[in-house]
Amino acid sequence: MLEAEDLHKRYGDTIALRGVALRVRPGEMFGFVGANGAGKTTTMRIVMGVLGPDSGEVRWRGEPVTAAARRGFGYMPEERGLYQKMRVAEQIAYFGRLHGMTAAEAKSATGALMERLGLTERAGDPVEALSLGNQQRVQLAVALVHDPTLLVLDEPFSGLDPIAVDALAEVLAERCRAGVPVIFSSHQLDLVERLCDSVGIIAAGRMVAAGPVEEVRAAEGRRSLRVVVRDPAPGWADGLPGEVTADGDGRQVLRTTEGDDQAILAAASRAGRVEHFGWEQPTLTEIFREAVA
Ligand SMILES: Nc1ncnc2c1ncn2[C@@H]1O[C@H](COP(=O)(O)OP(=O)(O)OP(=O)(O)O)[C@@H](O)[C@H]1O
Repeated sequence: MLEAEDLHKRYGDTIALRGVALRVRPGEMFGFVGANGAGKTTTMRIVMGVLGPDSGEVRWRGEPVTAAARRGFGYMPEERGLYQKMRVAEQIAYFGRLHGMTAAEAKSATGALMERLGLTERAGDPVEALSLGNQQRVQLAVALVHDPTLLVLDEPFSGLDPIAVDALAEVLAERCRAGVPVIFSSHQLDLVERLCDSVGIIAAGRMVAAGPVEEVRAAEGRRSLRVVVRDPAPGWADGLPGEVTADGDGRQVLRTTEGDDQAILAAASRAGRVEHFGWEQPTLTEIFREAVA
């Protein structure tokens, strides 16, 4: 298990972290979300030992993190660090060697990862000849090559096409199933909601919500009723509570946190074909908007 307690960090006059705590269990995928400048990168750098906290502590398997433990971690930093002139396969294997793999182990792990991440055809190309998305795949391979005990990834999904997103999600899920804790930051909240077991929302250097995704959504205690009506008569929702939006495809969506749901259903049925009707937990996006507002 990875734990961080009460992390504080300032850069000159800027207070980046004001007591951040997080806990990621073996086999748990943790999505780290927050507005630009909220403190995600700073927290991940501290976990990786790239940066020291002013106060607070990071523990791995119950102990302060040692250099040897860190060598087992896999990290994808925000400032992507690849050797532009080095060939793809050589580069991935090189990082495997840095993490203590033998040449044969590094070569075999490199081949398998290139296959998984769709890089095999580019194995002999220098990194600089690759598109940004493909460079990103190489960066991921570099973080994964030594079969890390913990994965810390700073916005690993940004800039990837949907096929690469799926390939990466599958690789991360597989690592999780093998018992590895995985932390990644992302601004793609739908992706976090889909992939993660737990989530931490950070705002201005403080963790404002953290825990299993379903608990974070339920903790809001703020369900809303969502009603989708196809081709309703104009003005059908006059007098009903909530807001109505059109989806541009003939559907109108009413969302409300109050009112008599049966009366609303009756009005919607009179107006058109009701395609959806139900009380729902707020989405992560809604919680996030409120938390950082
Ligand atoms: N090296 C630095 N020197 C000075 N201030 C810094 C430095 N690194 C980060 N900061 C400041 O610390 C705060 C937290 O930044 P951090 O990069 O951790 O946020 P973030 O959540 O990762 O943001 P983003 O989503 O934009 O990557 C910001 O106010 C940022 O400007």
